[in-house]
Amino acid sequence: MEHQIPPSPPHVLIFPLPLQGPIKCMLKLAELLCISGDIDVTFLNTQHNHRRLLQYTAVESRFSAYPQFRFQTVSDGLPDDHPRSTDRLGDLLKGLWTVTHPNFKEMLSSGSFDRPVTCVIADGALTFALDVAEEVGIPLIYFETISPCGLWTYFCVQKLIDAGEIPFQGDDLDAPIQSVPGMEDFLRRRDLPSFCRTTDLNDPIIQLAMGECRQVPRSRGLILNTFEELDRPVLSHLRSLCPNLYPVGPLHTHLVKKTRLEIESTPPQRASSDSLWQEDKSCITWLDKQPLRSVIYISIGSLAMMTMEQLVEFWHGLVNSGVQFLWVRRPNSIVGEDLAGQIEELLEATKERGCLVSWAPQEEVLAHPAIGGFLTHSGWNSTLESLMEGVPMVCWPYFVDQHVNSRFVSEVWKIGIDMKDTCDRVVIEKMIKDLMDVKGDEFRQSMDWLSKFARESLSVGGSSVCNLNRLIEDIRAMKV
Ligand SMILES: O=c1ccn([C@@H]2O[C@H](COP(=O)(O)OP(=O)(O)O[C@H]3O[C@H](CO)[C@@H](O)[C@H](O)[C@H]3O)[C@@H](O)[C@H]2O)c(=O)[nH]1
Repeated sequence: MEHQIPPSPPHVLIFPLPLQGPIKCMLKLAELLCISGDIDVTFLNTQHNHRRLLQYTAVESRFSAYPQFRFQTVSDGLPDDHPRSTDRLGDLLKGLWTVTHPNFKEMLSSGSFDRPVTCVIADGALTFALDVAEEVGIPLIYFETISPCGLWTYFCVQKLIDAGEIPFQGDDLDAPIQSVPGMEDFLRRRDLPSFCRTTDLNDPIIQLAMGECRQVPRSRGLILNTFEELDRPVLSHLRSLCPNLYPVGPLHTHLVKKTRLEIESTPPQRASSDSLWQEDKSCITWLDKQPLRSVIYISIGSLAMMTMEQLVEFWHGLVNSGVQFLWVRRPNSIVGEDLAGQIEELLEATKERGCLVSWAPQEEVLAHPAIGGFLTHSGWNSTLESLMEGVPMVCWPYFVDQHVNSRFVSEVWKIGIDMKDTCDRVVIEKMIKDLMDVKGDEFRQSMDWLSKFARESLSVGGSSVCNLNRLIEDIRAMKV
């Protein structure tokens, strides 16, 4: 009698851009794929980030619940003590293209994974991943963890150049933009992705964004961290170029079924932490002592930086507003240390009013009843996390998609105030007071409405769940 060899399960290789936001989203997706039961998953992290994840999170024990899951690492080409800060992002990009790219190619073509890879899910910015996957004949799906509204403006960069709208002629940043379909009524020059402010169209970041837009439509599909009801018009524009979209978000809110072992061995937790920095939980104890909606949370995410002068303006604005604050001052996030003395004086004078940490458990913070507002850099993950917890925002975007996101927050979704291109203590004071005392309720109402749609999209039969199920089915069908 002939023995049938059981078919091997589909095996997805997940390859994030080695940055906090993308890693967090893709780990969540990895977990959801593992839960589907019959898909093997390998998560390809850079060695540097993997070491940090192991150091600061319980990711290893969390994923030990899934026997079909593996971590694998690859070099990012930089020495371990390199700061990998935003002002040195060029080094990271160079390392990715000159070292990670050939290593990835070697890994995929020589079969260095313990099971054959049947599908690659890579970050949209890793443009080389599609060429490699095509060469070795493995289907690839891209995942753009930036906002869909930001991504749509990336897709329109060539159109903006052809229409003469970029590089900007003259210095009026309030001039309206006409070459981004669907955004003609509210988009100004200052709301375009930060790289559009360049006068040199050969700038590596604008070239990277344009390269991304050439590659993404050639892939098998595009995963987005949003839900249909939030981004319907933008998604319909994106579908004209990438017909196979999977809007599966907001990813951080998807329920993960816990195994019994996990439930028994860990106290109930709101969110799984996938931080690349040590979370300082003392801020939660501090928040527990503050009145309802009395605190503004300030964080500029994992990449944005500010100068000492800007920090001083923020501090004065905050203190003058009289609002209690929880401020994340991430290591390596300040440019120029010459005003350090002034900061220490300010700190001393205001320590009764605020709590300062170097990295916070952000999802837990935003869910805390004492939080009444969020002064944010408008990274896409922070925006979704704030929206889902009903926390209105003052937006101070730093770069890439954040300039578009903050415009959508204020003009389209009406859930916050856009403070881009301003860093003046008087304006900061006014915006914080407006957010906390005047407009907060109105913004919270819009957010209630949007987060209700989000929860529906994540329930049985909801759009994000259906899109996730379709993604899982498509991955199963790619089995070789
Ligand atoms: O003290 C902190 C600060 C942040 N976070 C988390 O870090 C993530 C930060 O992500 P995001 O808000 O998207 O900001 P960036 O880290 O700046 O993200 C990059 O990647 C995003 C897409 O993934 C883009 O939208 C951004 O523009 C880009 O800068 C969020 O999940 C936060 O919850 C913490 O846990 N603790």
